[in-house]
Amino acid sequence: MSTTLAGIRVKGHISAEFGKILSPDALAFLAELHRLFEPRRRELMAARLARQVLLDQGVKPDFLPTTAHIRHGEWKISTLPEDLQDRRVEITGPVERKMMINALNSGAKSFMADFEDSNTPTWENQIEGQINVYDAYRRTISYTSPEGKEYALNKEIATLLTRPRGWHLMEKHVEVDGEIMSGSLFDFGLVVFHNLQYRLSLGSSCYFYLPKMESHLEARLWNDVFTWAEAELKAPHGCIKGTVLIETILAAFEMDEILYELREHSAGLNAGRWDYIFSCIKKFRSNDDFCLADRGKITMTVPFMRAYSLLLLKTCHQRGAPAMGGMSAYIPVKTDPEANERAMAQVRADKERDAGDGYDGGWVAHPGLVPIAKAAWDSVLGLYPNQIHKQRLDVQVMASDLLDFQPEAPITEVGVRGNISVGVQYLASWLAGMGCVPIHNLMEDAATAEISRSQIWQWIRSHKGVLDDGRKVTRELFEQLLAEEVAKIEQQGRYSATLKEAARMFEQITTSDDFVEFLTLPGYHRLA
Ligand SMILES: CC(=O)SCCNC(=O)CCNC(=O)[C@H](O)C(C)(C)COP(=O)(O)OP(=O)(O)OC[C@H]1O[C@@H](n2cnc3c(N)ncnc32)[C@H](O)[C@@H]1OP(=O)(O)O
Ligand SMILES: O=CC(=O)O
Ligand SMILES: [Mg+2]
Repeated sequence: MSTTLAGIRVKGHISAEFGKILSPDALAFLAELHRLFEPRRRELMAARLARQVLLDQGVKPDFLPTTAHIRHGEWKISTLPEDLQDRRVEITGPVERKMMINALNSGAKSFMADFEDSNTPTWENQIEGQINVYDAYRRTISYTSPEGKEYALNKEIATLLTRPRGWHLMEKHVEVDGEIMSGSLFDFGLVVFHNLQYRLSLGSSCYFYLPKMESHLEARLWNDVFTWAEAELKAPHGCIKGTVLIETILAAFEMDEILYELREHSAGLNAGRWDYIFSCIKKFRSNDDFCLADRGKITMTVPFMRAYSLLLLKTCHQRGAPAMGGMSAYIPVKTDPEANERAMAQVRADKERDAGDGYDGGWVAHPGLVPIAKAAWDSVLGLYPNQIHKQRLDVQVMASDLLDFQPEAPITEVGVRGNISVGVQYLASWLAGMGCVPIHNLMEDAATAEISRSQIWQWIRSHKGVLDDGRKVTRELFEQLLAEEVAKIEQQGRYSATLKEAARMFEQITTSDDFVEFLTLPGYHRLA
């Protein structure tokens, strides 16, 4: 069943259960959000394209002269609510029912339920995710697995945050006045409409992660959306909080400004490393001098990543805001104890570096990693819930440090093959409705897969895209390795239903002269 109501048309099916989320009042709220904010969202998306034209012409990003007064001014974000003071371990995962229960029970202080990087935005995933969030907030969420295992919440659970889709994504199943609705406004709108008053009655609120922004004007739009929603739902101004992912190179130049725009609604910043690397490749793809080595070589300690990470930390603490670390892609390896030990050592080193630098907490991909991250922060926090008091005035980061893109080598055949294998397998999984998967013992999601496919696109086109054995990365070489890698995946019998479609899509976006802005955009057209 679908429905049309006062200008809003829902094209996705509405079962009795879905109908509770897509109630007439909720739809009216969504329609209002769309009418008020969609024109600005579109302007901001057009501004992204205009900025890309300048980048393509070689205009380098820099800190904005027009907002120097914000960077040099004395101000802080509003006081954080009690349940966001201590976020030493934050687990993340898709809005799938069993995983949400496991994450809430994991021993992490907070849990980000993800409608974005780790989630395929099928209609079912989005609405079932909303049902799961609704039930999790009310502690009524439970689940019985096909094997009969029962899942329910512990007494002590993590504080729930949700991540709506980024500003570039749409919800094609909902139209308002004949226009497709923004995925961000749809996800956010349903969460606050159903849960804000309820959370306030318990002394808490609705908390969000805000992804993939490219400027403080995009943060201003979120701030205005929060302010409007609070007024409309008769909630106190400032009760909704958002943590912004700094995961684009352009946002790295506007961290202060982003915190400032959201200062009454801010819960800090997070170093979203995977999309950040992707964004660097995407934004400088046409720059002759830009080239990055194999994906595995782009770690948090290479110059441009280190500069970004320290600038985020310094900026947050100066403004009284939490600085949240991002995610290591290493996950437990069940089948190989030695590989498992190596993976755990990687996660430990990652968390110890962030905790030692002064970060207030960090993300983990899996419940098995919670004790490792917890130990790293327990050892630096003492009796404090966070380290916001720790000022990093010693950190001096210039524009040139953020743009110091090293290392450029090596680029290897193994690296090209790895990118192809990951990209194709991830797309096959995504098209089958699973937005996060282990591949070659690493967590792969939309952000990590974006790096894989954009690296090959760029290596083919850059004069620096040369393998360590002297061969140029060319379209022909890519086609040959693609065929070989797809044959390997086929032999393993994985993703049989979607593999061909994924391989076709991977080939198209890699060989297309126009750079595809996000692989989830053509992907979304292909989703049923
Ligand atoms: C770039 C970014 O945006 S990072 C943020 C987005 N990415 C994420 O959030 C990563 C989330 N992580 C995951 O989805 C998973 O950990 C994966 C896909 C990487 C690995 O999943 P699996 O192979 O199923 O892991 P595994 O088999 O070891 O899981 C063991 C148990 O832990 C659970 N589990 C694993 N990861 C999570 C998680 N993140 N949250 C909750 N539960 C989890 C599994 O559901 C399973 O539960 P069960 O024993 O009750 O059946
Ligand atoms: O969302 C997080 C990232 O690393 O990307
Ligand atoms: Mg991301």
